[in-house]
Amino acid sequence: MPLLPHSKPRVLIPEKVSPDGLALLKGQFDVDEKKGLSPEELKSIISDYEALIVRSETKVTAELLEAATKLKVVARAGVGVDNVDVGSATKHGIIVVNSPSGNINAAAEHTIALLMAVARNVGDADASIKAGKWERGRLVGVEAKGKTLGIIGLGKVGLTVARIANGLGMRLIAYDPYANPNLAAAASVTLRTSLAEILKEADFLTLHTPLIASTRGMIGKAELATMKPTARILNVARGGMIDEDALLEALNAGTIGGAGIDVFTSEPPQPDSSATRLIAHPKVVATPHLGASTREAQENVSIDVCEQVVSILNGDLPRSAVNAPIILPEEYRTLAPFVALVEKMGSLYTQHYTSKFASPGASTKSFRTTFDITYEGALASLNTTKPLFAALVKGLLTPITSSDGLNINIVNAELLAKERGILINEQRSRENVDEKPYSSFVTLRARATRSPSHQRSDLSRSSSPSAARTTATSQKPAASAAENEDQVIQGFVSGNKPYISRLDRFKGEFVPKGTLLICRNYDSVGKIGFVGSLLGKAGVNIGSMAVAPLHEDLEDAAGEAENNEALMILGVDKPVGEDVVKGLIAGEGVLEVSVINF
Ligand SMILES: NC(=O)C1=CN([C@@H]2O[C@H](COP(=O)(O)OP(=O)(O)OC[C@H]3O[C@@H](n4cnc5c(N)ncnc54)[C@H](O)[C@@H]3O)[C@@H](O)[C@H]2O)C=CC1
Ligand SMILES: O=C(O)C(=O)COP(=O)(O)O
Repeated sequence: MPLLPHSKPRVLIPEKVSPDGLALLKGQFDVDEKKGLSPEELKSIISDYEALIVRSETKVTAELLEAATKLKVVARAGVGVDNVDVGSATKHGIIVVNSPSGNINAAAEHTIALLMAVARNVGDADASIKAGKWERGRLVGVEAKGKTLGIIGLGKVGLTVARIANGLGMRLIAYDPYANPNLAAAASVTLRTSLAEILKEADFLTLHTPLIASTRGMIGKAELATMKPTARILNVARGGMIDEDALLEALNAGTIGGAGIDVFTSEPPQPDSSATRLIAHPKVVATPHLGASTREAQENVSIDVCEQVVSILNGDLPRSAVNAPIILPEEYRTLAPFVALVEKMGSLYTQHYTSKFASPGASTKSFRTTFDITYEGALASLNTTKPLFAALVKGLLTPITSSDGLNINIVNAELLAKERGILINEQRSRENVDEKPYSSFVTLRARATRSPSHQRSDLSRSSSPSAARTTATSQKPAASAAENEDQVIQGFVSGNKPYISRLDRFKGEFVPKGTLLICRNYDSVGKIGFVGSLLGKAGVNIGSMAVAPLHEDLEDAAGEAENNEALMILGVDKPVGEDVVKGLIAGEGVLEVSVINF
């Protein structure tokens, strides 16, 4: 049967992910659950997909991402992203999201389960009784109460383990150079400044750091040698942090008392490896990476990442991007409409200043590369403006680059701006905007420069030719006063809708939506009729119209002729051809026209 073409974005799920979240995807997207794919099979189909949802088994390598030409998001239905090449994803503009807290409780409870199992020889006793033995004398354990639990990594799982262990009456010490001391104190944990102190004091040692360069192999032969011979070690974090050979040796030599292990250097462990010998060891309680495997945790992580996949594929911001700062939910609500505004301001800037047609002799302005963006009012107190920065880069570059080749987002915006020689200074101003019908507004200012040839060389670095760029480069540089003026666009959001309130020297409100025809003309009788009749003849309907006179602050500075200028902003129902635009500027009084598509 021939395959039907896919009109909906496609999501690939090569692992077992709970159906609770997948239900959010089905309907909106084509969801393919394909378990058991080999790395080669995965690579051969990945270019068909916009989203990939994985757990810990799928290795999302640089090679796979290279082949993933349409991929927008890798969603990790869990915490650890050590199976994802995040650096490579960033380079490709692919957002990596995870579920930072959906399975924390499950992992912490599993740690405690292993702690108790190791303390009371549950694994060994279970095997013994199943073999028909009754070994009460050999299987005497120890209590957790009163023992010292050494925690390496006092993050979300580490703190949850600490709170439960506190209830068991354990003494809690931790090593985590980046831990929050207030959270540690509130969980009755004493922070130590070195790993060595923890190793020396711990009756039970538990690891809860990510697997990164500084934690790989952090517990090796030398470290084990400093621990009490009765100490028991727990690892529900990642294989690779404990040297499996060294641990096996220490258990055999009786210099370590026991171990509870959920994670291994290679999963599943290679036959005949140290990991398989550890698993078989009577002093070890082992589980096959079950830390997150509870119904509740799987439901949580599935819903968490699927919601983020929906957001990203619909062009919204994710909640927990790994390769970008996390945005707090309340900030997210504030930011979302401004993200739309700022992107439109960037896009308006580029289109207005590069696709302009001017009457002979009229001064024109070209694209610049140094911008100041000022967030005023409530926006000034945001923790992060990164999404706004990314939206600006996206708005500025999308009209002058091939849209399918460039995926600009919060992950790669800074890098892409730098590559194109664009410098953006973000500023905040707490100026009182109480008297205005909105609480925040944004000003984009392209700094004046006397070096137009330099700007054009930056523009020509964009990756594909486009109509806008051709127009800009074909215009003669106008060494006029215009080059010495800042180019300004201002906007605000009202009722979640973006508005532009100033464009260049002109002040007037309009909605940046659809196709706009922006005419700079002498503010004299008959202009509207002239433009309207020309458009009518070309079969173009005008849906909206706004007039923006010269900004009052600039009236004094303007010459008499300029004082008489205004902008006419027309919302039209179809693209306006170059012949129509040329007809407009050939007529009297229309000095400049730009066609903007949002
Ligand atoms: N076995 C399983 O199924 C599960 C395993 N995990 C793993 O548990 C680990 C911890 O997860 P979370 O608590 O959510 O992470 P987290 O990011 O909240 O906490 C990690 C902590 O480690 C600390 N840290 C980083 N480098 C360190 C170093 N060199 N020395 C000491 N501390 C260091 C950090 O400051 C941070 O406080 C991760 O590896 C994660 O993948 C998480 C969930 C389930
Ligand atoms: O969330 C984590 O870091 C985990 O280790 C859980 O892994 P899993 O999703 O069960 O393959």
